[in-house]
Amino acid sequence: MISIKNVKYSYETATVLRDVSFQVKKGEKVVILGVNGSGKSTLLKVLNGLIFPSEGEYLYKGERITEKKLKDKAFNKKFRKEVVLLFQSPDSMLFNPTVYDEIAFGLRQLGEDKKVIDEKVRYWADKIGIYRHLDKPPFNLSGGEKQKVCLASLLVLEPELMLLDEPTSNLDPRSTGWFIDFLYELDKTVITTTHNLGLAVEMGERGIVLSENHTVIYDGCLKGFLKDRDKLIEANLVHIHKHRHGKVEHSHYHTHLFFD
Ligand SMILES: Nc1ncnc2c1ncn2[C@@H]1O[C@H](COP(=O)(O)OP(=O)(O)OP(=O)(O)O)[C@@H](O)[C@H]1O
Repeated sequence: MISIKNVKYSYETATVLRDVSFQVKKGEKVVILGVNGSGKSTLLKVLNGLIFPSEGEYLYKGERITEKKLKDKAFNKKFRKEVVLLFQSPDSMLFNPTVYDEIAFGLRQLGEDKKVIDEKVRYWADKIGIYRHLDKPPFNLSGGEKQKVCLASLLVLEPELMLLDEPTSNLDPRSTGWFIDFLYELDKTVITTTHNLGLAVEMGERGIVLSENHTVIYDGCLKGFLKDRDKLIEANLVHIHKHRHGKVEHSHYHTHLFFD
């Protein structure tokens, strides 16, 4: 479904993706891991066709995604319906007067029939557990509720590829558990970013790990990565902790198994 070949991306001041290559098959659930600033969000923006590689290429279903290609109205409409991105911060996605309008927005843009829109909005609001908020302004909701509204506004499009940027960062433990179960049952291709090793294994079997140098240093079974001390150190996803046992002080590596 996706093929990324030798992709480089640079902002004005720095290169944040270097020689990134991988493929994703339809139906796979892939987790992109890396410390803050390693380039995870940038990679998702490339996959969503919001920014374009300065070198290398990105193919979606065999089509090269370029600025020019996305200017083709028919292709743009198909691509925007099939490939959706959940932003890290829900506030940057919410701008409609009510939750209902927020969820309906994408379908209205696509020119769907009013009755179909109403059925789909109510179905997804119910499934995601935000039905009671439909008439409220999104900015009055909590961070986790906002995140769920964003999720519903993407799911209503019935996309094929979901790109989720730190989807649990605003969720409490109960909602995080709900999200993990939801993701497990979701019959779609999903690429999720996180720097949380504990949650990563719950969100997919395959991990692609970005180093601080913005290159892919691991692509494979996530459980295998978590057992690979050298790779964990290279990715900076472990830290050295000092301990005192009586009068003896020693230090060793710990993984960052913090929960959001
Ligand atoms: N619009 C921008 N202009 C310039 N630099 C940017 C821009 N967006 C991101 N960067 C820089 O690119 C690097 C990678 O950012 P990115 O957001 O992709 O990392 P990340 O791995 O998602 O980080 P985090 O875990 O903190 O979300 C960072 O150093 C960041 O400061």
